Amino acid sequence: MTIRVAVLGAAGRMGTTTAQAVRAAQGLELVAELDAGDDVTALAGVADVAVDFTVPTVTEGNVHALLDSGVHAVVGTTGWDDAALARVRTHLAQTPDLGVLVAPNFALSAVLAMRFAAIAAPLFASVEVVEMHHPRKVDAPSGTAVHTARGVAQARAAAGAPPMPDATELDPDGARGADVDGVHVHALRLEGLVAHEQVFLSNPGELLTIRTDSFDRSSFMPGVLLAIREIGTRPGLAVGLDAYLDL
Ligand SMILES: NC(=O)C1=CN([C@@H]2O[C@H](COP(=O)(O)OP(=O)(O)OC[C@H]3O[C@@H](n4cnc5c(N)ncnc54)[C@H](OP(=O)(O)O)[C@@H]3O)[C@@H](O)[C@H]2O)C=CC1
Ligand SMILES: O=C(O)C1=N[C@H](C(=O)O)C[C@H](O)C1
Repeated sequence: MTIRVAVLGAAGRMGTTTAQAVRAAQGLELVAELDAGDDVTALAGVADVAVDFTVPTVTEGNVHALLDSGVHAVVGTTGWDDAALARVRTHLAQTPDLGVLVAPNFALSAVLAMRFAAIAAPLFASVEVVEMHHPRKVDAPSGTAVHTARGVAQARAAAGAPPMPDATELDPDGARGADVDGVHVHALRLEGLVAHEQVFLSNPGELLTIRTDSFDRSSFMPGVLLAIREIGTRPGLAVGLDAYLDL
């Protein structure tokens, strides 16, 4: 059966790439390309799945409108916090057949980097995350870096790992970066880059570096297409593409 797909944020960098990928994919039909100012509820009865690559300020509202319209939501837009996810979970209780996937990164290399970092985190004294992106990105730190740091913090807490050593007392300009659940995250914005992340894990005398690079937005498309194909069989809320990969 053909899956009818709508793209939100269709005029943007990811929306354009996603629309092209959907057009070229077997078993998918691109039925709508919406951007700022368009009415999401017009998708009721028109689309089975909508892919949201918009902006952090509007993505949650889009998801609620999609659920009200009977449309599954594959969300790549960043900016989601626990409270927003909880509101979506509550909404989904009224629409039990629908699925929402919020995935901070659809690239397989990034999904695996996040998983590897969580596995390694309890075994090292220090862990810090550095993300590097193109300078047109509006949010910092990246959604991927936040998700990575949370995964690291959860794994360390579950293993009873001690606090990381850090003697910093004086940092008036925030040189130590953002503190995400106790993990320091640093954001670089550099012309010519797309999306890159390094996780540094160290012990006395050793350093492990886990690195993921998206050189091109095509890197996100296999994950996006997988999510579109799977979401109809996975009702409820999932956070992170790894939930669909059975990792
Ligand atoms: N999960 C993943 O794998 C990835 C996630 N991302 C994330 O995806 C998001 C989009 O990134 P990117 O494509 O680079 O950003 P862009 O700024 O290129 O695209 C965003 C698009 O959304 C449009 N838009 C704004 N408001 C609405 C609205 N209410 N309804 C529909 N469309 C709207 C914008 O229009 P206008 O310009 O007129 O405001 C713009 O065309 C970001 O949050 C980014 O971090 C990016 C890459 C991979
Ligand atoms: O804005 C981007 O470009 C990206 N955004 C996502 C993020 O914030 O993690 C995913 C990827 O890093 C590209």
